[in-house]
Amino acid sequence: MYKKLRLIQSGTFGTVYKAWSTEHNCYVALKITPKYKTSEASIQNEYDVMKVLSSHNSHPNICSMLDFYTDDSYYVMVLEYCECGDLYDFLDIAKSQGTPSSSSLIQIDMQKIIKQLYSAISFAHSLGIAHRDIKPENVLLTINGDVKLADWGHAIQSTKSNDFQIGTDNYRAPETFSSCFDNSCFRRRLDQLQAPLYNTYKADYWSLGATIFYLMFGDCLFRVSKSKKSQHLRNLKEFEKNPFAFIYEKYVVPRLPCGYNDEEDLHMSLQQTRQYFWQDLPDIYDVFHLCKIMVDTLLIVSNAEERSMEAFINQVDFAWNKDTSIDSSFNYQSKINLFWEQWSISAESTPANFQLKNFEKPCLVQESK
Ligand SMILES: Nc1ncnc2c1ncn2[C@@H]1O[C@H](COP(=O)(O)OP(=O)(O)OP(=O)(O)O)[C@@H](O)[C@H]1O
Repeated sequence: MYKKLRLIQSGTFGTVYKAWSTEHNCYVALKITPKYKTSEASIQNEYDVMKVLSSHNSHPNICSMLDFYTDDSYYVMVLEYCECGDLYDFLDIAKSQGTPSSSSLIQIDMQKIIKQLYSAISFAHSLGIAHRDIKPENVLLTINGDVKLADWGHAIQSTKSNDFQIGTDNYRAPETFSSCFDNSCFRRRLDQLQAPLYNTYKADYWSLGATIFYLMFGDCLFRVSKSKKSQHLRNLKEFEKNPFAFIYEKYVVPRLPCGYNDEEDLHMSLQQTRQYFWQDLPDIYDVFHLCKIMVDTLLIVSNAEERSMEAFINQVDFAWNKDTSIDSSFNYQSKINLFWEQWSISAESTPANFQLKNFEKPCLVQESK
C-alpha cells in the first residue's frame, strides 16, 4: 500500500520517510515512531488531535493525516507530503546563499507565511486545539510556497495547562517555564501542584511571534541553553524592560555592515542591512515596523492575556496594504520618522561601542578604535 522511497529526517521520537501511496495515488510522508520511544497515551493524543484537524473540513495550512496504522513495534502516521521540507532547513539554505551585498536566490514571502500560519493556528484554536510547539522546524513548505503547520505531537485539546515541560525552549512563552528552571522530578511535581494554569492559546501566540522573529533575523529571540537557564531569565527581564533596545542591540546592530557618522550615513547602513531572504520587506524600516507590531501584540512577557493574534494580523494587514503612492503620509521619510518615534533608541540602549550624538534626531556614531 505504501512504498518507502527515501529517508526525510530522523527526529527525537521517530523517523519520517517519503513514500508512494498506491491507494491515494500520490506521494505521502510516513512518520514512523518505535513503540519503545513513546507512550500509548501520547500517540493516542496525537492521533486524536490529527483526526479532528484532518476531518472533512481540513485546513490548507495544516499538514493532514491521511491514514494511521500500527504493528508490534511501530506506530505509523501517514501524512500529506510537503515537497520543500521545513522552514528551518529552508532558511539555512537561504542564509548560506546570501551575502550582505547580494540577496539569496531563495527568498521567502513573509506576508504569505504570516497569513497562512495565522489562519492555521486560528483554525486549530476554533476547534479547541492548541499546538504548543510552533517553531520553524514544524512549519512545512509545499512546492507552491504555501506553508503547513505540522507535528501536533505536543498539542492539547484544552485552553489551560500547567505542564511546564512541553514545547521547544527557544520558542516557548515565558509563563510555560517553571518559575525556578529546576528540572528535578520533585520540583516538576511541586510546580504542577502549585503553579497557576497558563493559557495554551496565548502561549501559541508567543511561539508564533518567536517563529516570525526567526524568519526575520535567522536567529532566535532568546537562545535558551539547557545549562544556562538563569541567562534566559536575565534575557527575559532585559527584553521586558525595553524590547526595542534589546532587539536593536542584539539583532540589528550586529547586522549593520559598516559604521556610520551622521544620520544620512545611518540610513544608508540600515538600507544595506536588508536581510538576505526578506522578499517583501522592501527596506529596513519595514523590518522595524514588523518587529514593533510583534512586540506590541504577540511578544508580551508578563501579561500573557494582553497578547492578541487578531490585533497582530490586523496591524500587519494595515501596514502591508498601505499604498505609499496613494497615501503620501506613509512615504519613506514618514517611515523613518515612525522608526525614531516608535523605537525611542536612547543613550542607555545603544551598545557599548556606539555613542549617541545629538543631531536633529538621535544618531549613533561608532567610536574610533
Ligand atoms: N509531511 C511531511 N512532509 C515532508 N517532510 C516532513 C513531513 N513531516 C515531517 N517532515 C520532516 O521531518 C521532520 C521531523 O518531523 P516531526 O517534527 O513531525 O517529527 P518528530 O519525531 O516529532 O520530530 P521532533 O520530535 O525532533 O520535533 C520535520 O522537521 C520535517 O523536516
